[in-house]
Amino acid sequence: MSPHGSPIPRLLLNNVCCMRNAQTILRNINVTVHDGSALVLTGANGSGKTTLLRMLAGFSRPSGGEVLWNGHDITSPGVFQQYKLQLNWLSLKDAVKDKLTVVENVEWFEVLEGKSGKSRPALKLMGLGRLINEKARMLSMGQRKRLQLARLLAVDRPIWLLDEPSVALDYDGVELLEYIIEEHRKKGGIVFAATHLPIKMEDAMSLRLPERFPRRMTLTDMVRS
Ligand SMILES: Nc1ncnc2c1ncn2[C@@H]1O[C@H](COP(=O)(O)OP(=O)(O)OP(=O)(O)O)[C@@H](O)[C@H]1O
Repeated sequence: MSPHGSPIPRLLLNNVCCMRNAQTILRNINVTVHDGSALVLTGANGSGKTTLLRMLAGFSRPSGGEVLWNGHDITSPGVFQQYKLQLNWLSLKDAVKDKLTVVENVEWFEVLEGKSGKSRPALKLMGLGRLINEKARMLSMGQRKRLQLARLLAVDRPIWLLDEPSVALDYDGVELLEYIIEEHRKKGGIVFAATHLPIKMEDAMSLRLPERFPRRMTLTDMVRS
C-alpha cells in the first residue's frame, strides 16, 4: 500500500524519457499498471514502441524518469535480478533453433526455468500438436510465431512484453493469441503489446506514441490527392 492507502501499482512508468544519438525517442511516458492489466502500444514506424518494450525489459535505462516495479526502480541491481524473472519477451527475432525439433525449442526454455511438462500442452493449444517432433526448420512464419507463443505459456511468467505478436498469424492464430492473453490476465498477468494490427483485449489501456518527425507527403498521399 502507498502512504495514501491505495495499492502500489505492480509497474509504474514515471516520466520515462529515452534519448538515442542525441535524439529524443520517448518523452515523458506515464503509465500505471496493476495485475491483470494490458497496455496496447501503437504508433508509426520508428515512434519508439520497441524502445519502450526494451526499456521495460531492462535492456536499456531511461535517460529520464524511472520504471518502478512494486515501488522499486527496476535498474537497481538488487531489484533487477528479481524483476527480470517476472518477464517473458516475444520479439520479431524468434530465437527458434532450426536444428532442434519443435518441442525441443520450447522444452529448452522450460528447462532453463527449472520447469517441465508444459511444453507439449502449450504446443497443442497453439495448434502445433502434429508438428511436435518435426525439425523447426520445417515451420512456416506463422507456425514459428505460434511456437513463440507456446513458449510464453510453457515458461509462464507474469509480465509479457510482446513486440508485434500477431504478425504472420492467420485469423485462427490471432484468436488464439487473444485467448491466451485473456487467460493470462485472468490469472493476474500483465501484458504489454506493441502492434500495428488490431488485437482484441478487453479494457486494455492504449498508448499511441507520437510521430518523431514532422510528417512529409508520402506516395500514398500523392495518389490520394
Ligand atoms: N540503439 C539505438 N541507437 C540509435 N537509435 C536507435 C537505437 N534503437 C532504436 N533507435 C531508433 O529509435 C527509433 C525508434 O525505434 P523503435 O524500434 O523503438 O520504433 P518502433 O515504434 O518499434 O518502430 P516499428 O513500428 O518500425 O517497429 C528509431 O528511429 C530507431 O532508429
